[in-house]
Amino acid sequence: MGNAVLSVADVQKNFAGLRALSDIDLQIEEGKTHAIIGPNGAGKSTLLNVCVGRLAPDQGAVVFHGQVITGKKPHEINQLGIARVFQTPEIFPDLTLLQNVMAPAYARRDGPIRLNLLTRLDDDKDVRLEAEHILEDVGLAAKRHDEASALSRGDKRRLELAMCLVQHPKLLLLDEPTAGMSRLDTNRTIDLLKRIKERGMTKVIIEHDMHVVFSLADKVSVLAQGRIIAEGTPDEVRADPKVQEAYLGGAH
Ligand SMILES: Nc1ncnc2c1ncn2[C@@H]1O[C@H](COP(=O)(O)OP(=O)(O)OP(=O)(O)O)[C@@H](O)[C@H]1O
Repeated sequence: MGNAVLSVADVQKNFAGLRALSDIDLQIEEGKTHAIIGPNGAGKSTLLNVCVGRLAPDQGAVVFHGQVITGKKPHEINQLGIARVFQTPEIFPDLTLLQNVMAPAYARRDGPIRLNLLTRLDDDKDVRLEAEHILEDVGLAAKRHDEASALSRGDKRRLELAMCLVQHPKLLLLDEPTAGMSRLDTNRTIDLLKRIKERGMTKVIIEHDMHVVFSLADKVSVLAQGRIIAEGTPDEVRADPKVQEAYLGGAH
């Protein structure tokens, strides 16, 4: 099995008669970047939602570092060390970028965030320095005193990534991290994700952009109609006729 950080075992999920996930078995190995690809409606987001506790599977289990997390609440799973970057960024629009990144750092240290305390804690030096460092990392240092609502879509996604990184997650789940970004921003994000990988962080990426998948992934699982139809290195998956038929051929 290798060193699985996260295992998905025999997961099934139905939505009112529609089988969104069937017989899903997945091993996410320590330190690796694992991409999940597949055509629209294949079940990728559903799978991610099952992993983070937003959806309960009808069958099967998700195990994180040897602990069954199926049935736990999203914030409990987050506290165990799984952070997720959403397709639509979940940020605090009225706060500055710095405050946005400091909030989850406080949450990690002190428990649930109390927003009304945030401005008073603004000058906690260690947290502030770390937040500044991470904003630098994602290329947003110059905008740290701007309100988050003023950011472009690409910058909002980078801010949300910073908010995840400050939690030092054991596993980072990224739902289409480059969706809606220009080619330049996409390449910057690829570089950033490569740097994170060098630090040993385990990542799962859902991605439509094959350039991103082939630049980053160690392993690729291909979902089609709720089932994993192929798995392997990017080259293996690319050469698989089943994949070409179900995904590459159909979608592009
Ligand atoms: N809450 C829901 N209620 C009913 N059906 C749902 C729900 N969420 C997803 N589905 C259906 O489940 C299937 C899988 O959807 P899902 O969003 O997981 O696919 P996806 O691979 O992430 O697609 P995309 O690439 O378009 O984001 C689709 O047929 C979708 O319509």
